[in-house]
Amino acid sequence: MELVDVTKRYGRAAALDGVSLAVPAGTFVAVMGATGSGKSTLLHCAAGLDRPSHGRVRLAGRDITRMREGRLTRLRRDRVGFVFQSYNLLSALTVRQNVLLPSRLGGPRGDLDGVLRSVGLDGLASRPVGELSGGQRQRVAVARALITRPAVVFADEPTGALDPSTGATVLGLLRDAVDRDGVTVVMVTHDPGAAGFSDRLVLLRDGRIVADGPTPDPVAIAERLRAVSAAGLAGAGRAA
Ligand SMILES: Nc1ncnc2c1ncn2[C@@H]1O[C@H](COP(=O)(O)OP(=O)(O)OP(=O)(O)O)[C@@H](O)[C@H]1O
Repeated sequence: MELVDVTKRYGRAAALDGVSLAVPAGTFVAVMGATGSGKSTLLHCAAGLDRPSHGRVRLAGRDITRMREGRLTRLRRDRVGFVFQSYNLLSALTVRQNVLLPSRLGGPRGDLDGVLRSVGLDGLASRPVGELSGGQRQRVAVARALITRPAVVFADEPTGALDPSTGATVLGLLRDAVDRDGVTVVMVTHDPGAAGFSDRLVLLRDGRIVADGPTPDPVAIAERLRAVSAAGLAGAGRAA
């Protein structure tokens, strides 16, 4: 996954401002920053859900900058997984039906039993998702993201709705996918504990990358976040 000098403007304001970020395969990256710093915009541009105003994007080995919508949709379906805070599952359907959704839509057929076992959901395949706990639902979402053996998984606050211990289990599943299968994970989070599962920490402020390096422990992550936000506020004060 690679962004090269990506700018995304909404009207005159730049939500992303000249961001370059190359993520080698098999890396787990956490993207953090204050609210409005551009995290979701970065994720959407990197995943081909949104088009940059300027710059280039590579995803799963392909330049998607000017790729037509149909090809981009197929590339996302076949090579990319998504995990969102709100699960984005169909609650009337069973676990099996939800996990097999990408292949029902024409994507590659994966190993259902294997993926359900790997996320600890074996035995629950026939249960409607609406009857499951939040943690179980997020495991279903992770299974759905992983069943196609994607190159990249994008996760937007995947543990935002979970208690810390359930969240740690879900993050462990993403970590396993990176370590075992060489999946690349790009995760947006506000939680230093969640970011602690990553290899690399990218901090955004006002649409720019202000720090990028190996992920420290959660206490140091929280300190860096505070420093970045404080510098942003000081900058805003000077400008005013
Ligand atoms: N569709 C849009 N139209 C106009 N402005 C937008 C749109 N999406 C985002 N923005 C603006 O771009 C900036 C970055 O937003 P973005 O959602 O990427 O931030 P974020 O870091 O993900 O914030 P949060 O942590 O609150 O989710 C914000 O100033 C936001 O108001």
